[in-house]
Parts: sequence; C-alpha cells; structure tokens
Amino acid sequence: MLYIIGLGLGDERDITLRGLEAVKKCDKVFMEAYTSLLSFGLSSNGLSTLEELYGRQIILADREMVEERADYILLEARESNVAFLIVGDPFGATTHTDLVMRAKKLGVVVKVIHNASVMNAVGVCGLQLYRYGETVSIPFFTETWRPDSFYEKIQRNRELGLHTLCLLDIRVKEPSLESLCRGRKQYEPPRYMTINIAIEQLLEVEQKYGESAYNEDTTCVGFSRLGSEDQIIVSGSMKELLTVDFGAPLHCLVIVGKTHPVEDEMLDFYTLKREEQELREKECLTCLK
Ligand SMILES: C[S@@+](CC[C@H](N)C(=O)[O-])C[C@H]1O[C@@H](n2cnc3c(N)ncnc32)[C@H](O)[C@@H]1O
Repeated sequence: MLYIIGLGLGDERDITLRGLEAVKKCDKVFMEAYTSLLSFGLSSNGLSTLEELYGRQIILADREMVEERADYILLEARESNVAFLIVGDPFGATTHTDLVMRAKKLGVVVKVIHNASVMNAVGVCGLQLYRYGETVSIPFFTETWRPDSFYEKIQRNRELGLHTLCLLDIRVKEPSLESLCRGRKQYEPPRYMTINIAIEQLLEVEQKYGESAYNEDTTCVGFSRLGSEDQIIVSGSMKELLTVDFGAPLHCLVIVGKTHPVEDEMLDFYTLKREEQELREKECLTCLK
C-alpha cells in the first residue's frame, strides 16, 4: 500500500491524526523535498524533529528520485506499507498526480491523506477563494532564460476581475553549470524566490509588453511562512511591497482582482498604513546614503 500523506504547512505537528497513524504502520517513509519545505525544516535538524515525532526514519526523496526512480518507491509499496510525505497537501503541486498514476498502473493500492495547502491557506487574508483565476508560477530569470507565460494568464484573470495566486520558484539540488561542464555533478546552494524578486520580475515583464495587465500601483498581498507562528501577511501596492522584508522562505504573492466590500474590510487588517509606509521609505533612503 502506498500512503500519500500531506504534512500541512507549519511544522511536524500539523500532520493529521490519520496521517500519523498511517506513518507509524509503514515500513519505509519517504519525504518529497523539492516542491515545498516546512518552515522550520531549513536545516537537517528539521528532519530529525519529524523523525522523533513520527518514530520512523525518513528517506529524503529529491526530484531526481521521484521523477526518474519512482519505480523503486512503487515496488517497495507493492510488497509492504510505504509512506510518501508531502509538505502542504499532496495535490497542492502538479507533480504528484504522476506518482499516483504510475502506482495505479503497477497495481499498487494508493491511499491519500489530505492536509492544508498554500492553495487554501491564502484565504486567511480575506480574499474569497471562489474569486481566484488560474494560479501562476514565477520562475527565476537568468541572463539568457526569462520565461514570461505567466503574464498572459494574469492578464486574463484581471480582465475577469479574478485574483491571481503566484507561486514562487524553488531551486534545490540544481547542478552548477561549471560542474556539468566538468562532468561531475556538484550542486548550487538552494534558492527560494522572495516576494521582492517576484515583483521586480513581474514589473520587468509588464514593461516589456506594455499591455497594462498590472502596474506598480496594483494591489497585492504578500505572504511568507504561511501556517507557521511567524507568518507575515502584508497588503499594499507592488511598489509598497518592494520595501517590505518578508524574511525567510517560503513566500507567495496574490495579485488582487476586483474586490467585494467584505473582502476589502478584511484586507484592511493587513494593509500597510501610510505612516508605516513613510517610515519604511525613510529607512530605505537612509540605507542608500
Ligand atoms: C508547489 S507549491 C505548494 C506545494 C504544497 N504541496 C502545498 O500544498 O502547499 C510551492 C510554492 O507554494 C508557495 N508556498 C508553499 N508553502 C508556503 C507557505 N507556507 N507560505 C508561503 N508560500 C508558500 C511557495 O511560493 C512555493 O514555491
């Protein structure tokens, strides 16, 4: 049996009781480590906390393992109980449907245990989940690779008055170009896109197309470490959010569409106030001096 178990967003205690019961009866426990991370799990110590609570050793499954050697996990699951842990909800990322399909084709019984996902946790700011359009992913731009298919999707959402959830790039276990040339894989340190970088890239693409899908005065909401004790949620224009330090990963951003008065009322609790904003701008100017 293959148990696919969502861990939720905060820390190891966010697993559901059903999830924990399943983990405890599994012979092998894998944890997916490339589409998200638990806020506390930045260091390897984070994993030990999981292992302590779950009473099981955890095998980290990176992208290579899940995409290229999934059969190893699936063959184990044909013979015994195997858990595959995913931060958030198993279906909060597009990649895991593939694992389920492959398991079903091999005749492995799959049981999914759901949990909270970033896809629903953003509801905390008051924007109705029913009023969202297509979610977009913002990849890190490089000198030579600046994909911007998200622009058209945001434009479509905004024409319909819908909010857009922007998920921000995570780069873990990326082989460095230099090491690829030398033929011996060495990995770059992990990188997690911040809200500030995402906004800079969004504005660059708007400038390129000039179709006014949004601009620096467009209202957005920035979220960091949603679901953990030190989460930050701030609403303001793109220009204003550029001055906010959202701290450690993970970050995501919502571009606000047309709002209902009830949404405005709730959003107001998270809105940067004018005095706060003036103070931030002054601090920024002092830093520049
Ligand atoms: C593939 S998605 C989400 C996957 C996860 N399975 C889930 O259901 O939440 C990963 C992206 O969601 C956003 N994200 C995930 N967890 C977050 C959190 N706790 N706070 C803010 N953003 C988060 C980040 O932009 C991250 O790059």
